[in-house]
Amino acid sequence: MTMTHVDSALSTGADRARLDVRGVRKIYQGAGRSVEAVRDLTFSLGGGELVCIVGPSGAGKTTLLKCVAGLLAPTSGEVRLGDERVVEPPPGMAVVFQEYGRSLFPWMTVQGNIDLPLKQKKLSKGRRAELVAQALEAVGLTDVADAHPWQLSGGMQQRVAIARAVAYEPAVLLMDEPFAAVDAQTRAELEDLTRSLWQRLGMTLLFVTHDIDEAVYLGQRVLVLSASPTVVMEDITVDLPAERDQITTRSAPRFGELRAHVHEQVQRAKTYHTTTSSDGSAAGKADRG
Ligand SMILES: Nc1ncnc2c1ncn2[C@@H]1O[C@H](COP(=O)(O)OP(=O)(O)OP(=O)(O)O)[C@@H](O)[C@H]1O
Repeated sequence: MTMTHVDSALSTGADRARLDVRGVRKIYQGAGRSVEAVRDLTFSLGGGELVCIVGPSGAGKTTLLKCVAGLLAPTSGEVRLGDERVVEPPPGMAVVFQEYGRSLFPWMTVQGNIDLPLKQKKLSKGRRAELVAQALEAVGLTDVADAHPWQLSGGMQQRVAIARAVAYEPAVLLMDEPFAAVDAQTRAELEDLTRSLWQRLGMTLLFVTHDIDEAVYLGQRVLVLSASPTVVMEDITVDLPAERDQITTRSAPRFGELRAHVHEQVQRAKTYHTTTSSDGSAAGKADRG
């Protein structure tokens, strides 16, 4: 009896964090010309899954993420979070962008920045203070709570952006090339921080990167996008152990195989062309040679 109750409570939580992208197409209309950035994207993330997206430059990764975040309306198709269609930024979602410098308010302290979305969520002062303190501790920035973002290094600023996202307790976290602008050492630290926060908090995580190693290291699955106009070319399961670390995981033979496979697919993606059939669905073929 109790078991059934617990099971159904768990499945409800996971269902609410399920993300479905169905037939998303995005055409940008400009003065006298239109650009079809995304042709036909369909994929799902189960509640609590960590999926990475890679693809050639200009494949429409940022466009896709903006559609998922409800910041951009798809031309056709839809994005669903749980049972709800996403038509504006949903309350259960948080986004971390690449440009940490621009995403934090310079006139607010570190804790002020993390607190801001919590105020909008109308949480009590006590609960907000608790969440801010927990998030700062999780990213190792308790000591700089009263500093301003411009007093911190790039890597620290990106930690603040991550703390702000996790303090919000999102059901879904979207990250768009979040570590592209930091040095290699900081990047490795932030990758591990992301995986440990994901394991601890259990949110659904969609992570866009152009770095194949990063995608394989972080993801449970890697989606490879074709060149624009974009479709999902391959959905690869990363069958590496859940406990990962920079040295052991990256030197495992299986990591090397997966990395080589994704690399090959990304190369193929550059010459993968889609043709639209009469029923509007997309079919793809890769150039030979
Ligand atoms: N606002 C816009 N108006 C018109 N075209 C756009 C706009 N934003 C993006 N595009 C075009 O849509 C395509 C996909 O762009 P997008 O930024 O989504 O790709 P991306 O995969 O994130 O690229 P990168 O890996 O280089 O960051 C590109 O051809 C781009 O020029």
